Amino acid sequence: MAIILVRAASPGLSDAVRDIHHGSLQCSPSLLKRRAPPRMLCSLRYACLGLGLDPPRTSAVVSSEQKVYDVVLRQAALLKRQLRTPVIGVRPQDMEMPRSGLKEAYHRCGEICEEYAKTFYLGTLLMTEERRRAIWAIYVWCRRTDELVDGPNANYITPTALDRWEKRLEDLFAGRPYDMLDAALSDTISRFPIDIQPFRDMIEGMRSDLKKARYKNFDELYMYCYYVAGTVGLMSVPVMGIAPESKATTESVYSAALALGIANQLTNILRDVGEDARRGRVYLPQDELAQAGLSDEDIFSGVVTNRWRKFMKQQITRARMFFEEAERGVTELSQASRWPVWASLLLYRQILDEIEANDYNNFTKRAYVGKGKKLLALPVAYGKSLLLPWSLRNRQKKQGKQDDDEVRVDRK
Ligand SMILES: CC(C)=CCC/C(C)=C/CC/C(C)=C/CC/C(C)=C/[C@@H]1[C@@H](COP(=O)(O)OP(=O)(O)O)[C@]1(C)CC/C=C(\C)CC/C=C(\C)CCC=C(C)C
Ligand SMILES: [Mn+2]
Repeated sequence: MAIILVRAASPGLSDAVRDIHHGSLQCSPSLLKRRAPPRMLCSLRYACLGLGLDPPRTSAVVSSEQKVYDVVLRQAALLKRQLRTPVIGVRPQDMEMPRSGLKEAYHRCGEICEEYAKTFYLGTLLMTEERRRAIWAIYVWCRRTDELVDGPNANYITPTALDRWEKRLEDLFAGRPYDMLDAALSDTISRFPIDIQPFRDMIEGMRSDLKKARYKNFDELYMYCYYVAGTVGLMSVPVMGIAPESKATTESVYSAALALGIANQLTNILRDVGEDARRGRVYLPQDELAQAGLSDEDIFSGVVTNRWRKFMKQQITRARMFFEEAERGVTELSQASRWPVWASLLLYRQILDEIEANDYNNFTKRAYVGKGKKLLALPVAYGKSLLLPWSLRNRQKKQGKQDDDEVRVDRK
């Protein structure tokens, strides 16, 4: 069944699936999941949803997913290399900021983080001090970047202003921070093997926000989600650290981090449909809207119909698939980093439940996770953070199980 759906939804994909299974398309979805390289997973799931949507084009043009996966591979290679060799770059002592100033700078980053994202801030308190401060510094840079296009001065932001922001980014990576908040990030990148690429890509996402208000298909939307949110995952992994006992590949952890960013952004988009529409923006794939018999006008008029409910159910299912993909990766992070990540995953995912609870009225009702549920997520996240890395839990039984699957496949 899954294979038929894969074939129908993406011819390019089914070729790849065939390669994976040595020329045979007769294999179970669970086997596919385990054999497919991480870059295939979202597409496979996407395809297996059986939404009857236009396929992401994988053969003629390089898909967004493939482009982003190339970034993942580069980041993972960098992390592996830099963990083995000392980081060559700016050392704290070479920076223009005095050490006492740095302490204050990090403190301010913590305050901003607490002000904008309280629950997440609470989650970071369990991390080691160095990691927590680094995550705050990254958070603040991301928040400021977003504020450029979404904040009170957004109307005055031009591509040139974003070019200047990028120049500032390059300067802080070279140890020449412009202000105290940049100095905190400058210090962070001197302590952790963080690459500039995801930061540049986030600015690129903001650039695209200035000029683009529609997305033809999921491929285009995926790229946007990578730029503005997947990048956060890639920036964070070198700070969060991978558990020393983890047997997962660095690439798979990065892929999970990317998936979490994408899942969060898709959720953001689904929550904010009405709000975005009032700003003339529709972040939903146009081809999927059309296939559902919907248009921009339906979104602007904001009436919840059965068509809309059906469409939203599909979109929510897809966002949940990305959350699911992220889950395994969280268990591979270093123990103290897992709690805040679990907390943010559980909280964000609950927004999808709230959209359902609002009977899919995301035009005029904001899906909101109440204080009680937010507080409850913290101990649940803590409990999950104590679990062994997934790669260890399944290690011993893996070989035997794989053999079982082979037998099942052969019998089909
Ligand atoms: C292996 C594994 C799973 C590792 C974890 C990797 C990890 C920490 C991933 C984090 C993913 C994450 C929190 C992504 C942020 C997604 C997001 C909400 C992006 C928003 C973009 C713009 O959207 P929009 O303008 O439509 O939305 P608003 O209306 O403005 O809300 C952002 C606002 C971009 C800016 C992002 C931030 C300010 C968040 C940055 C967060 C961190 C650096 C901390 C990440 C760490 C944890 C523990 C979650
Ligand atoms: Mn924003």
